[in-house]
Amino acid sequence: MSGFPVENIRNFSIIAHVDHGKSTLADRLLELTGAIDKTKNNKQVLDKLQVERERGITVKAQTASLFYNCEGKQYLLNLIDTPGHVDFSYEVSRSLSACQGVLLVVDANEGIQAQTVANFFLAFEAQLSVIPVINKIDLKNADPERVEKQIEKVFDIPSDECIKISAKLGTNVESVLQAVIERIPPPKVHRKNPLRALVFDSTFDQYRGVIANVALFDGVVSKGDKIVSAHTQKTYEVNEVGILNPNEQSTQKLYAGQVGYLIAGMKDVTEAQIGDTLHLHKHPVEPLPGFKSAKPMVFAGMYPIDQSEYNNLKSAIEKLTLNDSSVTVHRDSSLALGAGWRLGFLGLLHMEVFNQRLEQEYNASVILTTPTVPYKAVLSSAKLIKARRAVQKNMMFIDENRVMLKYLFPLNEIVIDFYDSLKSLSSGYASFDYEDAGYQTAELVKMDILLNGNIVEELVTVVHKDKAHLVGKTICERLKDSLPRQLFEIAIQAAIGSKIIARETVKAYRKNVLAKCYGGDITRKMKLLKRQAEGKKRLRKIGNIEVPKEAFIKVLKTQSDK
Ligand SMILES: Nc1nc2c(ncn2[C@@H]2O[C@H](COP(=O)(O)OP(=O)(O)OP(=O)(O)O)[C@@H](O)[C@H]2O)c(=O)[nH]1
Repeated sequence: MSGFPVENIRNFSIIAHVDHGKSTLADRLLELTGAIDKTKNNKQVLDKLQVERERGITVKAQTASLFYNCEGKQYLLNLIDTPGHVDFSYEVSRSLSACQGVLLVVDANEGIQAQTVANFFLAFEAQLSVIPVINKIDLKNADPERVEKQIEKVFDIPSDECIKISAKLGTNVESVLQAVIERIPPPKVHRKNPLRALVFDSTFDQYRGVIANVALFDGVVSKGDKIVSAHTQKTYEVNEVGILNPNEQSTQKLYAGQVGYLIAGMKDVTEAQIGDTLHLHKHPVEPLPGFKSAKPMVFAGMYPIDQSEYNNLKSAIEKLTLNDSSVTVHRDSSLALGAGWRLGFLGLLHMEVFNQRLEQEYNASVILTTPTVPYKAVLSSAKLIKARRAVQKNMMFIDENRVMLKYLFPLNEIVIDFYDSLKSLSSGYASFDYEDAGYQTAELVKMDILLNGNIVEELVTVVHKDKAHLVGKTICERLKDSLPRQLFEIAIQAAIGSKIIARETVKAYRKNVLAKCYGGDITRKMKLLKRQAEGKKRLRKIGNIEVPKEAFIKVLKTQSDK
């Protein structure tokens, strides 16, 4: 690694609105630089998580070190692929701290979208060089000239700086690498100073402990060095250092300006937290500023389905939050659900992805309670907006077809399904992003949901006074649809204090699992009864009413439909 002087290193990130082609461009860059073989099967190579492959979106930033020869000089290009969805912008801002420049990818058909603007400003504020890349020029409806004009107007970047490519076909991708070398400056670092390494990402490996992704701002780190975590003040010996190419490749040493991974026998997830600074034992240094902690926007309670799983779930949450440090965790307990946690997420997709990762990567199954928000604000468009108590702040025409609207919103009006409604009202053309605008006073009430007079803790919500009736009615209807009939009648009620504002009734019924089982085979009957008993474990008793987990989920997901 010493063969790469600082002036031959470029650290850059790819940022874009969701689906504009970051991961596809990353695949082509990996191929061009020989990091992966050129085959038709390279699809989003850096999206390694199962949840990313299933959903086709990036949720986790990934690093790859690429070697590239240009005019006789060998360059080391460290590429960080970042997520596009608004819920994961914390990943983007962290990744940018290890970079000097970005490729801002814009779809040649869709043009500038909300997340393009938000990500541009993250890069701009971090004073990074921005290379605009107009992607998907192969599409029939592509209009790169229009997008160039948008970029000039909104970001003040001359249109001749835009590079037009098709990441899918590989058209003109080589000139992106040329631009990275020409337009992004090498990192400003000092190799002669003592080691100062920023932990910008971290994962937990069952066998090797914590694997920290580091960016070296000063000095050198070698296998065998004694290093200290500025955060915990604990000392470790470096077992392994290396680069990600994109798989781990150990290298004995890493030098200032380089980005790679480091393993130092940290066995506990509280070690090597994201944002930590590592330095040599014999040369303490001033820690790097680290990262602003993420501001959670959506809160939900999380409980093990079975309390005996508490410790396993605790350890799974700890390991996953090491990798996703934007989730906040506080212990909590509920009369109904036992011991659990109150988790803070950056949005609903983030919450779903976290839940899915817990299930897929740690085999955990959990109950999530109604998501709530710490009342804040947002931006976007039209009729939809009035119904959601929004106040317009700003309007700017991006070109003759596109307008950027800024609104102040109560956060709880948009966290759940605003995005979907916006997409369907605009036939998919509108896009949306938000940032926190502080707390505002509002007329809110606490609404209880009761089953035969017993409050269902999980469904207690805070709603705006004017919407209480509608929300209460929806929840009652949803519950009615998803509650299995029981031997007695069930009254489902929504109440504010002692005032009932909505009611539904589930009629009595008895489910006889043996109904279709004529005649004798006792083992078959036992099997059916056993399965019924197992099913009941997934039920939660409220008063004498059994509520299946699915009923909660159904209500949680639909509560803000109104
Ligand atoms: N026609 C065409 N399609 C492309 C091109 N580049 C990407 N795509 C397609 O656009 C879709 C999204 O591409 P991705 O690379 O996953 O987009 P992304 O920006 O990484 O998306 P997130 O990671 O979810 O933010 C995929 O179906 C790609 O095959 C291109 O140059 N031309």
